[in-house]
Amino acid sequence: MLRVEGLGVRYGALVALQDVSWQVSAGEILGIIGPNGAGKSSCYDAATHLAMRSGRVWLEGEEVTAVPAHGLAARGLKRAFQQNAFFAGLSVRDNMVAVLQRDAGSGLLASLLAPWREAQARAALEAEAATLLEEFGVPHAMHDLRPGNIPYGSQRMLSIALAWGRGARVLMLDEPAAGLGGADMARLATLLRSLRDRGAALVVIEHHMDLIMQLADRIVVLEQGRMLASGTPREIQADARVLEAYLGRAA
Ligand SMILES: Nc1ncnc2c1ncn2[C@@H]1O[C@H](COP(=O)(O)OP(=O)(O)OP(=O)(O)O)[C@@H](O)[C@H]1O
Repeated sequence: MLRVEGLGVRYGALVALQDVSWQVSAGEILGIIGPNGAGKSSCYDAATHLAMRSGRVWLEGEEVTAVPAHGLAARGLKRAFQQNAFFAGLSVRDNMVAVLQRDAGSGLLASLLAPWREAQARAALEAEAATLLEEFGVPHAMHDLRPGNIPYGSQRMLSIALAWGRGARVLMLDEPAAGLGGADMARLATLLRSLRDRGAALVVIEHHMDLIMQLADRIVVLEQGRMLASGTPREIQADARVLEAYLGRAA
């Protein structure tokens, strides 16, 4: 589904990422782990073309190395950021409506130009937004509130719903469990599994080892910008280099 080969990122003289290759298939969760500064976010930026990088990228078998970030999103490579990014002045529902409107493209915009259709189109979008929000674990009672006024766990779910929009082929999440307590983390795990089971490919950067070991089908370990190991969670947990370089240090 998504394949990266030989990715490299430099910030001036600093080599943040060097010769990193991995792939993720439909219906699979790939975890990316590594100590602070290992290059995980740089790897995301490189894959989604938000950074100047070397290497090559394929999406659904087609080379997309030269496609800009917004073009990749239009092809279904979506990402949610470490920090929640909302339109703070809009309600939760209107944040979702804005994303659905963007994903609907020109067909819907054209229909909005016909005033007699506008109210109808708006009502349909609001209904779609409400259904999606519920599916992503943001209950109806929160839809009229501003994102900043809903609980943090729900904000994280909202940010995933907004990244997903009308659907993603590949969804990349940067530390989705950051700051979450146990119950919210369990809800997150259930949501991510359900997206995988719908056939999406997920790439998840995560510091919570328990969560990523449970959730991921395969894991890539980065250290100092390089790939230290890759394999199933079981293989990674048994890998002496990983234990020494990362898990051992974190324990
Ligand atoms: N915009 C930037 N300018 C200069 N250096 C950067 C920039 N972004 C990241 N770096 C450096 O690149 C290296 C890799 O950083 P990156 O954020 O990719 O690591 P990370 O594994 O995501 O870290 P963390 O777990 O702390 O988020 C680090 O040494 C970091 O200081």
